[in-house]
Amino acid sequence: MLAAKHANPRLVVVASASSSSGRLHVRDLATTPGDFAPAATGAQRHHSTLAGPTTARESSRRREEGDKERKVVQGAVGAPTASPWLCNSPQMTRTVQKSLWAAASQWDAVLRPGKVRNAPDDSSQPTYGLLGKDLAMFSEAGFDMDKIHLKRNAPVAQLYEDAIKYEGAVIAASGALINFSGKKTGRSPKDKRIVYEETSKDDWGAINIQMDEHTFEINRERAIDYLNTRDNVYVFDGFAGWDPKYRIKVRVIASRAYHALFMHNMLIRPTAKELEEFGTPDFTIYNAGQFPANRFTAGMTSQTSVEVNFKRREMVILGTEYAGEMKKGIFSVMHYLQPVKFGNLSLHSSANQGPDGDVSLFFGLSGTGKTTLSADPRRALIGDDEHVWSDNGVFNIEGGCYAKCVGLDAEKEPAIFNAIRFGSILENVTYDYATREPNYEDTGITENTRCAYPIEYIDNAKIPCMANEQPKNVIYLTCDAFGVLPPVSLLDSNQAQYWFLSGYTSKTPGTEDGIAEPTPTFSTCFGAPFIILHPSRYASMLAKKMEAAGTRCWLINTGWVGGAFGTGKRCPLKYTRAIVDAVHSGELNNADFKETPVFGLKVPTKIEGIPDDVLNPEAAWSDKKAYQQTLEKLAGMFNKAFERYSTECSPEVVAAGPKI
Ligand SMILES: Nc1ncnc2c1ncn2[C@@H]1O[C@H](COP(=O)(O)OP(=O)(O)OP(=O)(O)O)[C@@H](O)[C@H]1O
Ligand SMILES: O=C([O-])CC(=O)C(=O)O
Ligand SMILES: [Ca+2]
Ligand SMILES: [Mn+2]
Repeated sequence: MLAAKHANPRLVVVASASSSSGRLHVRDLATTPGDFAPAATGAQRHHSTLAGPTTARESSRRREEGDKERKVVQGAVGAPTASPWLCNSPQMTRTVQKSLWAAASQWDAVLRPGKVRNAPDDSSQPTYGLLGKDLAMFSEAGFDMDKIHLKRNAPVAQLYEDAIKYEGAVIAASGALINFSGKKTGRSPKDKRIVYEETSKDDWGAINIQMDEHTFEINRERAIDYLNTRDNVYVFDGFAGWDPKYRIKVRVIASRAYHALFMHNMLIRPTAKELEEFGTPDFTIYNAGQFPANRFTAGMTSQTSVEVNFKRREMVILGTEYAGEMKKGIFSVMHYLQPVKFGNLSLHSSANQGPDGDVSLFFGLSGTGKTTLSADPRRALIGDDEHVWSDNGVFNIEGGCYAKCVGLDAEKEPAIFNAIRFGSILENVTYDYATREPNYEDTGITENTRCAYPIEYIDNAKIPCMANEQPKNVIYLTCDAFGVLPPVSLLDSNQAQYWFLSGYTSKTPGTEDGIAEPTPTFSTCFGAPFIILHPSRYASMLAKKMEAAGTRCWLINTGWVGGAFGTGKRCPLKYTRAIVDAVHSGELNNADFKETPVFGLKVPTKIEGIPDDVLNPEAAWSDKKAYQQTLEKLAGMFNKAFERYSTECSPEVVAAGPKI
């Protein structure tokens, strides 16, 4: 048996080495747990403004919490089901984390006396990984280099350690890190703004929410002031875009280790040499998401603000810790830079490549199946969410994937399931306290549970993530909650433009704030929240590229069949996969097609393995009248949504819409 004494002798941890269970018992010798209390987990943190100087009231609150939590821990070890709710909650995460952290640091002290400093507010950690000239850049930006500890491109293990110590993260059985984003568990498109200034105004896309330069400066300063209150500030320098000709250098500066690890996974990781030669970034994200925006600042409508400034080449995040804002922020930057600076087309799509080199793009709004359907054992994965179509072919913008985890099943989605291991971050996923197995069925925190992992965790990823081939097939994924669109149809060139500009789908719950059930939406270019230019600029580029390459365009409905949401069911994944297989095998090239009424879609009359009543939605509806009414209702919605584009495109494209 080993007994260790903390430098601050209020806690003694007795680790019973002989016990096969390896249990740790925490024996309390005094009352104050404040010394080792990590920052609150997201769920708790949003109640307090910032984890700054500890007030007397705060200490007493922590003391009370600590007392409560210690009791839970003592009762819970070995008997973890005392409260099933607590076992799966972020609160429990924090409780368990606290006790384990305390225990683990005691172990360190025993094994390496005098070498390890235990307290989470340890101020001895060095600023490292930065060269002299980089340090000057930080001082110039307003960082207090005498106070904060910048950790640049810290190793994954250290980001784990810090997330565990300071943020209440835990390690899942598979080795992935489980962390929580607090109050916001999806993106906040209504709080995302683009600064209107001389560089952006010429290309202004009519779809962006504006912010003025002065307000940006105020928020930027607020973010940096907040970061200056932190002991640790994490920096990650990496690339966006796999094609060296078109990539940009991105710097992320964040207060949470979890955010640095997320971007470590989602950007393209530089080699040691590339890092040394990194120099001035092309774009910088200041992520102070733990701290709110001031609602009295001009134009702020909430405490959340995500803002992009093309002139300064900067993005500032306040009041949301949802990590997806950073990845989609860089995507917005690429939606501006790629067309304007390089003449390339940026795409909200996944991409994969068959054994014969043929490339497929899968466009689709959030939740329509880009990640799921691009993970295909027979095809190499180029990327799951953000791509660029250039003259050379297709390249991925990202170095990782951000997969939805709701209902994740090892058998149905093995590639994604197996990518969830050491280095991956599970976001807002609850877990079994006793086994540390993630619970993918639990949507208690959000439906939008996610995992971010480096792309090389997918066995058949194509690295570098690019293909020097023009796409042979483009697949539009739509999730039709009305259940009237066929599961697959072939689009001609005019229809391809019409459906791209319309961007019809249903928003699935969770990915955006405030969406509770599938909600029909027209999200132009299958990604309205991310585009910067006028939608018709992307649409006409796409049409030209598809025509030049002879690309075929398919519409696949991954949404409801046999009735609308509520009566029908989501098209079984195995059927959608069989349809995608039929596109790739060439089976559909030789199929017979029948044109549907109203939408004029060409639907294959037969596909191997797909029941006829799935292929033909009308056959699946028992109430034919209701089917017809629903079809016409949707057609009416299309016509209304397309009005704004009718002057922007040719009469042929307008005529490719539904006829009622
Ligand atoms: N027929 C189907 N086809 C595709 N996905 C389906 C189908 N039925 C159910 N699903 C589920 O729908 C979800 C699709 O999510 P996915 O992560 O693939 O979306 P995405 O397009 O990548 O979205 P995002 O841009 O938000 O990452 C998954 O949870 C998947 O299991
Ligand atoms: O951005 C996110 O949060 C997830 C995603 O890929 C999308 O919504 O398209
Ligand atoms: Ca995805
Ligand atoms: Mn996406």
